[in-house]
Amino acid sequence: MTAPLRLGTRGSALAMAQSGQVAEALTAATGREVELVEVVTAGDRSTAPVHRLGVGVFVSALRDALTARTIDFAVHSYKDLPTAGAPGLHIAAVPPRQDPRDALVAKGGRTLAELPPGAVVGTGALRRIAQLHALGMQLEVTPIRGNVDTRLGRVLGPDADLDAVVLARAGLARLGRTDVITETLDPMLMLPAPAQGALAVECRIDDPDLVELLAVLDHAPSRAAVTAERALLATLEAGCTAPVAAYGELAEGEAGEEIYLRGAVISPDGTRDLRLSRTGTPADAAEIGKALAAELLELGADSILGQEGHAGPGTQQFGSTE
Ligand SMILES: NCc1[nH]cc(CCC(=O)O)c1CC(=O)O
Repeated sequence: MTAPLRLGTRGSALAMAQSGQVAEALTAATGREVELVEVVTAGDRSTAPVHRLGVGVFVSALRDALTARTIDFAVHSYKDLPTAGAPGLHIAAVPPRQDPRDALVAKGGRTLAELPPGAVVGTGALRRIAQLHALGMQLEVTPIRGNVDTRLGRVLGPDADLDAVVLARAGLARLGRTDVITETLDPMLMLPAPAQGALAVECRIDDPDLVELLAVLDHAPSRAAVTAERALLATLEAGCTAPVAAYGELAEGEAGEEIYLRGAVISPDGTRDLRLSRTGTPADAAEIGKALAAELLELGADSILGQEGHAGPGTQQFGSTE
């Protein structure tokens, strides 16, 4: 009898849900049993702003466990992965991506357009803060952190103190909580984070049998989209806490399958808002992302990214929770 594969996971409801879903898919496809092994990360232990903890706080303990061979593979929210790869480790699969858009959960069933001037909206991500300010609606954006239930409680709970929160639709979908969404935000208004809604299934390179086994979970279109978005992020030399958004969509074009990549760099106060797009073939996904980043840099994206910590009036200084 073969021993069950050990899948390392954070203990949050979201991490457990997505790890459980990957475990089930793997067992269904291969017949191999999977056992969940909980790993506590620095990001779970601390309530400090994520930018103080550093990039990859939710990831490094899982990667350490992989390297130490106490687990066989790990499932990460792809958008939380630093753009630099980890030595000896390999992303063996990108499963079919969830809807990457952001979602609004507002009191009284309101949509974004229905929020009055001065409405208090909670989100910790600079990318979301910047795009909310860019709408020019006089929204008051306030930092929040914590798991999905904590964030929802700030709007829906008995002690609700916010008019709305913005969070990833994918997270709510994985927890079966899309019922609370009052608007799924159009990417024209709120371009998602690079790789939002996608998972990364990671294992050791020196485990070739597992690399091959996990490949059944890979979804080529999702991988292409994420590759383009992450190449843009890496070329901007921005991390997962920067005010950078990217969204690659695959569609059937005149010359076959095409990827349409949109990218944005927005100052935290919303006054500078660079948005561009580019089209190409999925095989060139990384090049499309790099080229789009180069165009954004030519327009001054680096000066926006450089002033990230010096947010303008109406914007508190804190890190993102992308
Ligand atoms: N660290 C935040 C984070 N990382 C992954 C998700 C869930 C969505 C996804 O998989 O992209 C979330 C929550 C959120 O942004 O609201």
